[in-house]
Amino acid sequence: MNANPFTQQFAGPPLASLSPSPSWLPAGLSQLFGVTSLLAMMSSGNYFWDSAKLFILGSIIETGRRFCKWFIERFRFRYSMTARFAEGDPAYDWIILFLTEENVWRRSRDFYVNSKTSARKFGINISSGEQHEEDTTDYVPIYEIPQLFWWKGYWLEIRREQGSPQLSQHQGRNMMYSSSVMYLTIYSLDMTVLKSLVDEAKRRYVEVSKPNVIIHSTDLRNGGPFSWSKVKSKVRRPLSSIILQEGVLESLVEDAQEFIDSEDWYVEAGIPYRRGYLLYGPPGTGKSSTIYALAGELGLEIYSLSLSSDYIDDTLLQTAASLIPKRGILLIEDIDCAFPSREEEEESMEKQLEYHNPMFGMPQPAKRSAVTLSGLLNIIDGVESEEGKFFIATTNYIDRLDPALLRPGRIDKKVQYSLATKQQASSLFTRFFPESRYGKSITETKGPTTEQPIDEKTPLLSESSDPPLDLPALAAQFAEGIPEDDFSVAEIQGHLLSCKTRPLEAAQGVTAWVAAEHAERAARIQREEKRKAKVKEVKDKFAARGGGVGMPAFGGYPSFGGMPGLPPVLPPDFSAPMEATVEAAVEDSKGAKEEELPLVNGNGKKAMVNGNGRDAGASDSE
Ligand SMILES: Nc1ncnc2c1ncn2[C@@H]1O[C@H](COP(=O)(O)OP(=O)(O)OP(=O)(O)O)[C@@H](O)[C@H]1O
Repeated sequence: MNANPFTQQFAGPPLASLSPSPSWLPAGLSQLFGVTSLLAMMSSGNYFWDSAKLFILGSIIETGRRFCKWFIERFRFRYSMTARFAEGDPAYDWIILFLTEENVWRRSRDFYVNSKTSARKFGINISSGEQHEEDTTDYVPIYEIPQLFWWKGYWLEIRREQGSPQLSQHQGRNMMYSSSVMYLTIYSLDMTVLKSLVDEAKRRYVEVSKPNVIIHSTDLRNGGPFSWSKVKSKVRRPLSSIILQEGVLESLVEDAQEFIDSEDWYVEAGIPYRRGYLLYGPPGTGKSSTIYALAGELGLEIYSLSLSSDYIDDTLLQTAASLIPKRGILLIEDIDCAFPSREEEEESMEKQLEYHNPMFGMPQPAKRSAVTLSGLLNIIDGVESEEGKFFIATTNYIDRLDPALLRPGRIDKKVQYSLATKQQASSLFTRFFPESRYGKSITETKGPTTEQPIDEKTPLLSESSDPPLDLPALAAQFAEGIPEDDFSVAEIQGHLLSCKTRPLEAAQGVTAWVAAEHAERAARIQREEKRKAKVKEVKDKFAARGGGVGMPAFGGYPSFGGMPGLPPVLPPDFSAPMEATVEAAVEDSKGAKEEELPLVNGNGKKAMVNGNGRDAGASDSE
């Protein structure tokens, strides 16, 4: 049968003859003996058998490895549970803080080193393993290496996975994103271990965060699904530092506290459990400061969105709202920037119709943001807003807001902020120069004496006076110099900051400061009027040259260059809004550059100026 010499050469002896297993051995062991004899046969130096030996050894090792893996997985599956914490979820921050405090990463050899910023990070101190407030650097362990640790009688394992970069499409743009996930494996089947660990992590987080207000925001410039990925902490501001007219702040805090305490009442009455506030008034009057102080007082976290960001649309807004936990504040600052009011929309449509060229399709309503009014109303009304959440919006221009947004149920409380009264000016002065520091201590700070060494913490006043300063009188003098309802608190604060250790100078210099501010405003108004006059002049010239914009000719087309009725030969930028075209022409015609507008108010923010030279609302601005 074995006629082939090659097979004869490599066939070797018959297997049966190589199996010396005694008949009294059990079948399994006989087989083992078979394997042994096979190995013995392989050691004969034959090339084929050497290869077979390696193959079999490899197979045995691989089988063993797979078996171990299977066994570990089975063990994990049967005797452990794994919780997943996704970046962007508040629980992710809790668990990171917990791990840092537990010193789980002490064996870590890889760190991100960040200079300390207000961005929320839980770094460790390399030298002692503890967190030091005064450190200027954060050492944040790179969590990718799995770590096993012991906690309250249980073995736990933690590992983080950085998701691979993925491509996502948002508003027609391709974006890359990646986010990380933390896996916590607990070697126990007792679910309460997981719960008590998460509760403990949250409790520690709240404790650590107490002196701060936590502000969540988002940065979707890199794409990916929405998450509140940016977390900052701001030092908590005491309510007493907010200077408003009497009772305003107290009533807001009382209302918010009552809301928090009356969940059952809302449920029983079948009223959606949410509360909406609108804070409105001129810039720099304390709207944002109030919100931060309120959040700090009630221990609430802020989730802040800017609707003017081009990446926020209705869908993202909905997701953002749904990711805010109970008792969170959804804060939308300058809500008027999101979209024009219905009147503005109509006005813009009318304007476009007036200047309309059919070549460019139907006119579209003015649009400032990808968020629509109905989208926003849905968020305020929707299911997402019924979990004890606050919705707080601020605006400088309440008149620009759609009445639908302001109706009770959506906005439950409107708080008006005004320019400073004399009373507020006086209180601000007293806050800057408290009696405790600047009153009686003035004589003490003239210089060290042998009997009374200077406490290092006592501020050294640059003004010395004999007799000591009468601070209440200075506060009254200061308030007297500030015209009622003319400056924002931020503007007054700007003046006080310029002489923050010199109360006398602050009070005596107030009249000069007010005069300088008024002169500055008058100059600004003049510049603005000049600019408007130039715009008008160019507009008129443009119309006189036969631009004919706004004068539809025969056939419905505006006339250009005396060719009525024919589809016009358009100037290259006709499709641009008329105002922009004219503004560009003015810029060209200006030659010498004028100062930039829009205007900037005392606190460095953009402001509009009305006839009195004050920051003003929509009706005052153009
Ligand atoms: N009523 C106030 N009490 C105490 N500080 C104030 C008050 N108003 C303004 N400030 C101070 O002025 C600065 C700006 O205030 P804030 O940002 O709260 O004003 P705002 O009304 O929110 O302004 P905007 O409308 O421009 O956002 C802050 O430094 C704040 O401390």
